[in-house]
Amino acid sequence: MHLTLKGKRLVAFDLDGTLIDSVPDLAVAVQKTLDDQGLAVPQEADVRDWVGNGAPVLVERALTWALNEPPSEERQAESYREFLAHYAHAPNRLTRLYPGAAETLSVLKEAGLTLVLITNKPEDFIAPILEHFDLSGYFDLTLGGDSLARKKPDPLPLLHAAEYFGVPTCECAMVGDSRHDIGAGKAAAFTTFGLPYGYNHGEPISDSHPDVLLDTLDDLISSTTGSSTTGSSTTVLSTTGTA
Ligand SMILES: O=C(O)COP(=O)(O)O
Ligand SMILES: [Mg+2]
Repeated sequence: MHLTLKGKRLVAFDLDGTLIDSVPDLAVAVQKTLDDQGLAVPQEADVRDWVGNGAPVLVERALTWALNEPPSEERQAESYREFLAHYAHAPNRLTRLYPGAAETLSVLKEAGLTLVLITNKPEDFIAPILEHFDLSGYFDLTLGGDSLARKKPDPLPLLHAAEYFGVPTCECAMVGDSRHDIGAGKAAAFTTFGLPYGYNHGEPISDSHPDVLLDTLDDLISSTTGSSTTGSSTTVLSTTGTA
């Protein structure tokens, strides 16, 4: 069975681990936060497995790892403030755009799709990062982990986006690297596209059973070049309905 973006009018993208490899800068901010307190400092690989539920949970996981027990409320709050300051200082120093990200967004935008960014990252970081990578113009709406009352894997941000643009959820897709994206997508009745290279707490994204398992972002647009399948994975796009 072969699913595509055909018939879709709105595509929601995750950010961290999907469009950008942001863990190197997140790890530095986490490391500085713990180091400032004289605590053990984790490796970047540890941080990679802690990303996904938003920045407060990332800091809590790091503190729990370093302290061997959950942090007090005060320590958590203070550490979170420190983390935000460190990350705000350098959110783009080591972060890289994944191959094909800008091209894919450009092709989908050109095809007339509504593009939405739905990340669990705090909202304040979205604009500086998108501007840095010259991606701001592609998105009709951006939502962070603290933009609404609940974040992914809750379907709320996805349903909000669908309703905001008046698009039925069966005409919406969610593209992401983690079980939170796929879970939110399924709960919102979006078609889900899973990417294998990001951050998913060390689990393969196939365990989350996305509707479509992609190899890379390029797979989303490969059918526009004429070939409709790429080995085991699936390809996408015809928003014109003529594919
Ligand atoms: O900030 C996180 O925990 C993850 O962010 P994401 O939703 O863009 O992957
Ligand atoms: Mg992600």
